[in-house]
Amino acid sequence: MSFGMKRGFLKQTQPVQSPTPNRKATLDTRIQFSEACRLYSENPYIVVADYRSSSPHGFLFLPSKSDARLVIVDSLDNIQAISKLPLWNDPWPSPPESTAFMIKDCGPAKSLGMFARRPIARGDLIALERPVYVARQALKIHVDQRMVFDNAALAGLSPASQASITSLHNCQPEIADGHIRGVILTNAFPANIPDLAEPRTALFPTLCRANHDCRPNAHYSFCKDTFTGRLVAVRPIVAGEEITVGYIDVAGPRAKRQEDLKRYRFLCACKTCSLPPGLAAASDTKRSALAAYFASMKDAKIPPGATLARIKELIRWAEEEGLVQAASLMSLSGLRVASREGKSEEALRFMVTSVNHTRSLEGNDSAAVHTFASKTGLSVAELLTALDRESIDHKIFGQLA
Ligand SMILES: C[S@@+](CC[C@H](N)C(=O)[O-])C[C@H]1O[C@@H](n2cnc3c(N)ncnc32)[C@H](O)[C@@H]1O
Repeated sequence: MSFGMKRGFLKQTQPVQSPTPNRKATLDTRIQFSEACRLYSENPYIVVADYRSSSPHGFLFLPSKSDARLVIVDSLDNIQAISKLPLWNDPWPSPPESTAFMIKDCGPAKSLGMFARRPIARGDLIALERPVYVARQALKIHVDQRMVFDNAALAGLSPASQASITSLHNCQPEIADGHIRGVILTNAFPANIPDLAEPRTALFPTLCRANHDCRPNAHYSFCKDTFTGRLVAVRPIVAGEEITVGYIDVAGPRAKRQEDLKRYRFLCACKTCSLPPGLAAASDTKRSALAAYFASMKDAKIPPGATLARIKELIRWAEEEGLVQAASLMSLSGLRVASREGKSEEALRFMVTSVNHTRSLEGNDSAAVHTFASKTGLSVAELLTALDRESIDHKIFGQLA
């Protein structure tokens, strides 16, 4: 069997019937059942783990080679949709071997972390990596069954891929017999695929080493076209600086952030969380105002009563707090309100701010930046220079309107 299997890697095989198809099966019986249900995937690198909510057990489709690199845990119909993505025709991306970062120990509190080896510019891609494990977040399955199922699915991976997962940090070591569940709870990043409604999570051997900061200097996103996680610098990072991401919604006051971080079992002591009382209160005021604005946006619509003056203030606050994603959303709000009010000069200003934020989040090499460049008739390098100047050049940016 070769990797030449282009589309629909899943064989149209009938699931093997359980010798004991009993919903009340014991844990041991369930393991035996999983073992009995091993089928084969035609893609030599992918373990497909189909969990049907209507069945008490999952089915594993194991690849024909011993170097399986990715487990997809999902329902059969979703797996079939994923299997139709054209990306499987391309060679498997190499693990990130970057001159930009290194993984090193950063003390007993944080354990390992990712650090810049050299200065990294805003919008630069720091790392791109294909996950080892992708799963639908909500499977209608009891937590014990889920653990058994995840363990059985991961056992189908190559030893190297298994080791890349089991060596990840586990912040919940009390889950003794379910190490993998602790690893997933500690490390899972979102891996949303726009065509499939439900959220998904992914484990990455390298990206999962990035620690949290409430003013993160990098942005993680999942690219469904390449089925890879991307880490992009949202502002310039100096050599030796730790590269961090936001695990939670960081546009909120400290107490809320600390509450949301509890599931990762650490008390955040980043610079923002360690501000002296006066500055901490000012930071909380700005972040609470941003959170309130987002909470009152329904279906990405402008909250009632939003004014350009307030939007500009919130963009300034988001930028002061280093919250690029929040600033980006606010710029889009500004663009909509200015357009609605027929204020074309203001709209253009918001658009340039928004393009600049998009470039910081998605990367200088992203599809969005290429699209902006082609619309303006500039090369990507020329567009980035124009954006760096932050001057509103009508000849350039007017084309985007
Ligand atoms: C995704 S892992 C990050 C990499 C991890 N430090 C390692 O050694 O592999 C998440 C875990 O790292 C630790 N961590 C992440 N950010 C932290 C921070 N700002 N302060 C303390 N611990 C942190 C927590 O134990 C958390 O559960």
